Amino acid sequence: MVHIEVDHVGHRYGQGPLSRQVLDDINADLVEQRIGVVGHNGSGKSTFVRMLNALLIPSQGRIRVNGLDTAASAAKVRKLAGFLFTDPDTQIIMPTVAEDVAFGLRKSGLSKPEISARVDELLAHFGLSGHRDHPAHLLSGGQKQLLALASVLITSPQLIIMDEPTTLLDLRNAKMIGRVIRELPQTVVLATHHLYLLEDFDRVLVFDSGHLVADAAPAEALAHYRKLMDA
Ligand SMILES: Nc1ncnc2c1ncn2[C@@H]1O[C@H](COP(=O)(O)OP(=O)(O)OP(=O)(O)O)[C@@H](O)[C@H]1O
Repeated sequence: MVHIEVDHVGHRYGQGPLSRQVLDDINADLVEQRIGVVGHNGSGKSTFVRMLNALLIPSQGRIRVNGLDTAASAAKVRKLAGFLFTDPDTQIIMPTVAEDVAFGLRKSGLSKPEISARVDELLAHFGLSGHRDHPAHLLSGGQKQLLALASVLITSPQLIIMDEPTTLLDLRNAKMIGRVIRELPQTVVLATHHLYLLEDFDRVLVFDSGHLVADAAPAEALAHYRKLMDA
């Protein structure tokens, strides 16, 4: 189980007169397996989730993941927390599908056959075995997102943070990624505008203009969010 402590966290982008406070006094103690993050465009979701694996260090307050302060122990936090971006093209870095999945294990000390076996296992799990030696850029949008997820999972992170991973996908692929997310044994933090993905989550955080305005089970939190959007 992963424990995320969010303690009086705020964030300001930039300095001087053009700087902007985009998150303000966020507090949460997160131990659930599936945590959703919703909010209007620009409400601070991406800023918040990027802080959970130390991609971004809060300018106020602190975040601890399993007791590790993201500011003081960024490298250790990134080892235990994988991050899936909205656009898989920004995440796919190697020419072929298998090479891309293997990339995360290049410094693992595992032998080539061991890495290859692990890659094959993940590709089979995500239905990508037939594309093993194909150029990664030729995959469909949904397949690319699955590849990006496989490339994150290869290092067995305990926590997977996803920033709108279904936004660029059609409904079929978005639902498929939703199914895959549901089956992940890891702790998942998912920021999304696709609210149906969160219906069976354990907890949902609602952001509004940089404030955490609701923090509850999905039915209550999503009802709060829908009301905000109607106002
Ligand atoms: N690097 C940056 N420099 C300056 N301002 C930024 C930067 N990144 C984000 N912002 C601003 O911070 C605010 C929050 O942005 P953020 O991306 O966290 O929101 P979001 O809820 O994820 O939005 P969306 O749903 O549109 O992805 C926005 O006003 C945005 O313009």
